[in-house]
Amino acid sequence: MTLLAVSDLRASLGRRQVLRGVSFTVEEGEFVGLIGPNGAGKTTLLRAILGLSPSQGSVQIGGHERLKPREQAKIVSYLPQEREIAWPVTVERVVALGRAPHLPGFAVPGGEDQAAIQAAMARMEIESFAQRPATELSGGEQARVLIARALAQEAPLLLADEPAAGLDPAHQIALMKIFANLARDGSGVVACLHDLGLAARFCTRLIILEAGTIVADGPPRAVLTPERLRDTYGVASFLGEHEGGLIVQPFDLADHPGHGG
Ligand SMILES: Nc1ncnc2c1ncn2[C@@H]1O[C@H](COP(=O)(O)OP(=O)(O)OP(=O)(O)O)[C@@H](O)[C@H]1O
Repeated sequence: MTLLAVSDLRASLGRRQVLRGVSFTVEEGEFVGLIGPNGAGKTTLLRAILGLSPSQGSVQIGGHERLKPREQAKIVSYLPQEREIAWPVTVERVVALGRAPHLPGFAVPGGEDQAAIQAAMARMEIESFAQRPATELSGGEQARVLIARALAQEAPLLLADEPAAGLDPAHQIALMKIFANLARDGSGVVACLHDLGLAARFCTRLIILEAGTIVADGPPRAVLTPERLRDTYGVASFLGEHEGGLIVQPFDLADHPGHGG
């Protein structure tokens, strides 16, 4: 089933045209890495899809063109780029906010909600600080709390803006595996990523956005070529294999002109 269909999406911020006719779909089972240089429009694209940023064109989420916020939040969860938690409430209460779309009015979370909250905290390995004030955690720990909140929402589509930023390597890998497993279980995941190594190993598909336009869309091995990485980022790159997985390491093109495609 198509979870997301974006067609000819255009957006301007100030006088700058940031999205120039972006079209793609996301099916159940896909883990899409949205990559591209700083300022390419990745955050704007996620925000425009969610209706948080003005845009023209068409967006269908779960087959619906325009949904009320609560209904939209049952289908799509969003992990924004900003990770700082400003409220001095416990970690568990922050994660519980992910259940809000499922709770009518002022209803208190029921058994199903509690199960989702506990499962999300277990997945992000934050149970040991469930009762600590979220403001007293490190940046990476706060990031894991906010990812747990998004997971607790149990929406079939997850849009995550640089979810691995601020996480140590073990937690980055664990996070990518969680997203890959969500997709394997039938969800759709779209994540803005700057780490090409993680994108290559875990995503089922990569989309490169460059100056508001999609310049490549396909399986990681088709998209991550030395030529493409040179043109997109101006870097040389080493592409290798390890245990059947793709390894990508960018280099300064001036130092390694032979690896520039
Ligand atoms: N409020 C704003 N007003 C004007 N221009 C903006 C505004 N917000 C972002 N932009 C511009 O829009 C462009 C796209 O920004 P966006 O944050 O979507 O890029 P990005 O691909 O997510 O970048 P990064 O990888 O650095 O997070 C940039 O050139 C940015 O300077």
